[in-house]
Amino acid sequence: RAMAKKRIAIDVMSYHAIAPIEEANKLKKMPIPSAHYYRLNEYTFSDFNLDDDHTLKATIRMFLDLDLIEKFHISYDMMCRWLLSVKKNYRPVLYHNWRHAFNVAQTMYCIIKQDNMRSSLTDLEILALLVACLCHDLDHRGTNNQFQIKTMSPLAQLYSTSVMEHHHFDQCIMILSTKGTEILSNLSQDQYEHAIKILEGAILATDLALYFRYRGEFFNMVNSGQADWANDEHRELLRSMMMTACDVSAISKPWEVQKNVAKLVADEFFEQGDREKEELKIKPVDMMDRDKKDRLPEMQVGFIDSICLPVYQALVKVCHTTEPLLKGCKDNRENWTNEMRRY
Ligand SMILES: CCCOc1ccc(S(=O)(=O)N2CCN(C)CC2)cc1-c1nc(CC)cc(=O)[nH]1
Repeated sequence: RAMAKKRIAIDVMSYHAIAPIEEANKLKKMPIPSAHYYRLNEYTFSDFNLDDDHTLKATIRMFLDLDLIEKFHISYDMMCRWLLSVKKNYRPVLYHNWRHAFNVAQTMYCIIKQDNMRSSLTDLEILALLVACLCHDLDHRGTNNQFQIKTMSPLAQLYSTSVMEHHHFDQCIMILSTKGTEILSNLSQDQYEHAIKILEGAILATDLALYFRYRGEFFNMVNSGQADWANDEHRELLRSMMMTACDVSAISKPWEVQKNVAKLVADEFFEQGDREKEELKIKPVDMMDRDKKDRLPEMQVGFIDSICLPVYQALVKVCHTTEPLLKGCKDNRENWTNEMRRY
């Protein structure tokens, strides 16, 4: 009975969640430019000059160039409808929108393609990681986990920890379980179960609270040279750190790009701060308080030092070709430090 209720819930929700078949039919007829045309193999990639259709075609190009559509017998119709549905389930918030998910997926594609991670990651892991990047912030409302708890939102009543990340995973499964967008339907039962486990771990790993909890283990493993990629726990840790590295990769972009993205992040945070002042009558943390916007450069340096540099310094020891992410992050530490002197 519980399963039947869940099935009905998915059917009702998915009616609104999946993209119209006419839209999918348009996308599937479109020619797909090359990875070179989109500069998908560059860490300096930016989506700013792409319209929505191009972001969809560029994403299909990533799946094609990783041979995922072939290897997992994904029907092209389903691929197009699934992709349109994923994009449809991102809200038009200032930062945590479809473009963020698309950029995170492009960084993951770049790491896998550049480092030829195919040597250490299986095709199933590569498929799951790309799907995880595209789905990792599904239905984000532009507010963080603390805000869900403070407002006792329905999501906070559903999940006690990693509130948003559990919801993003649930949305990802809902789309994958809906008729017309079941891109994993041709996987074997074993492959499907394993892919879902990897997906859950990867999406939950984007909760920075979990990054802080597990990163020490990863750093020690990598620095002590005890990494054993035949060990499933070591592989799970590596995949989790790769998700964090991709999630924050805007911090490594060329300065003009990082400045523009930081403004989107700040404006989304400030909107939450405004709601905390008005609706909740509480004082927001500095990061979300627009009256403290002068502290932004200093906070970015703090973000780089406490979150970004550590993950890139460890990752580069495992995937040497991710060095441009470390370099771009260091360059932007300099740029934000210079910004601090302006105020
Ligand atoms: C740009 C507006 C200010 O943005 C920030 C301010 C402070 C910190 S923080 O590292 O001090 N820290 C993070 C963990 N919180 C629990 C406590 C506060 C991070 C950012 C930030 N976050 C993201 C990821 C969404 C992207 C980005 O570019 N900057």
